[in-house]
Amino acid sequence: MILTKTEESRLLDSMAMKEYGIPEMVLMENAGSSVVRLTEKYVDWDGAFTVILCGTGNNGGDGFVAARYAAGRGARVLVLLMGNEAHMSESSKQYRHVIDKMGIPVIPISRAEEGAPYIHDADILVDALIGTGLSSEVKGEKALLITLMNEAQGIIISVDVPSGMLTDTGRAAGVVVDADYTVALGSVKRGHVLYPGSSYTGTLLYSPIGIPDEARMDFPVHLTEKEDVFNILPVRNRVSHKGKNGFIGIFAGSYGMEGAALLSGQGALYAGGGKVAVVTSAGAHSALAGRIPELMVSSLGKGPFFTEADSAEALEKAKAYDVIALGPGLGREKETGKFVKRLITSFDKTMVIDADALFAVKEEHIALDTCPGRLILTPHVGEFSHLTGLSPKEIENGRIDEAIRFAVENHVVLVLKGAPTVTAMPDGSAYVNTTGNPGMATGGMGDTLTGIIAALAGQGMNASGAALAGVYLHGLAGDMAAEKTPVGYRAGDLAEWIPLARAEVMKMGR
Ligand SMILES: NC(=O)C1=CN([C@@H]2O[C@H](COP(=O)(O)OP(=O)(O)OC[C@H]3O[C@@H](n4cnc5c(N)ncnc54)[C@H](O)[C@@H]3O)[C@@H](O)[C@H]2O)[C@@H](O)CC1
Ligand SMILES: [K+]
Repeated sequence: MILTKTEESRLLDSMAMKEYGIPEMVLMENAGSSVVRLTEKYVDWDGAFTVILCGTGNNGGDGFVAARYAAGRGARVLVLLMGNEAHMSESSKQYRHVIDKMGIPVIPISRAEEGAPYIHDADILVDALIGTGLSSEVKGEKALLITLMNEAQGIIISVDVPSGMLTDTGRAAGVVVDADYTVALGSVKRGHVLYPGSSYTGTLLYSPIGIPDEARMDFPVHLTEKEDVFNILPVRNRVSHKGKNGFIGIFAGSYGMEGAALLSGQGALYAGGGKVAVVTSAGAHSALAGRIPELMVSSLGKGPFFTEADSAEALEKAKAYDVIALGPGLGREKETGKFVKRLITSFDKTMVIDADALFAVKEEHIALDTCPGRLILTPHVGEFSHLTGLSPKEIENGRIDEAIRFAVENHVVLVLKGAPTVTAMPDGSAYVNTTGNPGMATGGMGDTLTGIIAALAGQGMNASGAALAGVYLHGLAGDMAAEKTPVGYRAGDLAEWIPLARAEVMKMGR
């Protein structure tokens, strides 16, 4: 499913009208009706005292249509209209006329206080004040109206976007409606899934409002859905053997940081890697060997961490691997950085670069775009900040665009971890992931993800597919783990849920 910026959602609407010839009133009819239809599963409209707050833009027009459908479901409907009615579009005016004819009361208000008693008593509040037409910070009476809604007890359903939310970033333009449900119209907007917009949005529902899917073909940013992952996950046939599912080499761990290597190894095993080998430094070997029977563990060199001198042997070993993962627990010694540089600039298959290897990418000035392999980088915000020189705040303000920019400039797949994780491709497209939960904000989760992505690449998925599917499965496994224990499950616990997450996705094929 596409994820749009404000200008893209406007483009989509105008394409629907101009190129496909769908009249604005038809879109508005579909929009307003779907607000009621899609929430029916969660909200009992029958008999509910429903206050619909309309602005004078087309968002308000959707509200007039919703009023009619809510009344049709047995709701006792009242519309509060704020703003200069002369500014309403012809479509909005027409639909206002319809509800007038139906006898649904419409009370024009200029001050929030006039609406207060109704808002206070409402069972359901439909927020149709401001949609994608938000122009500046919300102040004055409209801000007060929003505050009244947020303080009231009724269920809040926002039409298209919670009024006051910036659709591109999910941030509040001053005051914002704190919705229980939001029905996204025509497309899901970036702000619906970015933080803090996802919390203003509440439960996100989506209506295509009759705009044909063909019109959505060329938009670059997507929300990862189960179906996307199902479509690309390899199906294992009956005659499969371990040699067909990838030989994964994980270069990880150093003395004192052995756990990271084990967690990556576990991630790769549970994600179905055919053979998984952990290659670590001599100093870490004894702590790793034999810990997980399915994991082959070997070491390079003699020291506590990898040095440049170990790189020739590493590359020799790597010839046997279909995919390598590099980084977890390596440490940040200068010498280790040189080792990392040798590997990244020489290995010519798929490579997942994480953690301390990302640090080395910057410190050793590795020119990613000239490397022979297909590179997948998996930084969290701190690591991405170090890589790019952008501040964490700058990254959070433009997580999707910054991820895309980096992927395109460096010809890599970039997995920018966080809430939400963004997987950006070298062709300028990106997938935003919404599986996962705050219980995953613990040490070792990233190491597991690295192993998962490497294992999926080993099973024949291309770099982009392995990354976006790995991120989705990792989050889904976390969600499954969190069902019993919302906080306190470990990366190793999550790993055990990966096969079940994969099975959950594959159920789509039944
Ligand atoms: N053809 C279309 O463009 C369609 C649009 N639709 C709806 O129309 C919406 C977009 O409509 P519009 O572009 O008319 O704009 P909106 O209705 O989203 O917003 C404009 C209204 O909000 C007020 N407003 C904007 N910024 C404000 C601020 N900072 N403080 C206080 N008031 C503010 C304006 O005065 C105006 O009344 C979408 O979100 C969607 O709900 C749907 O009806 C489907 C079709
Ligand atoms: K709204």
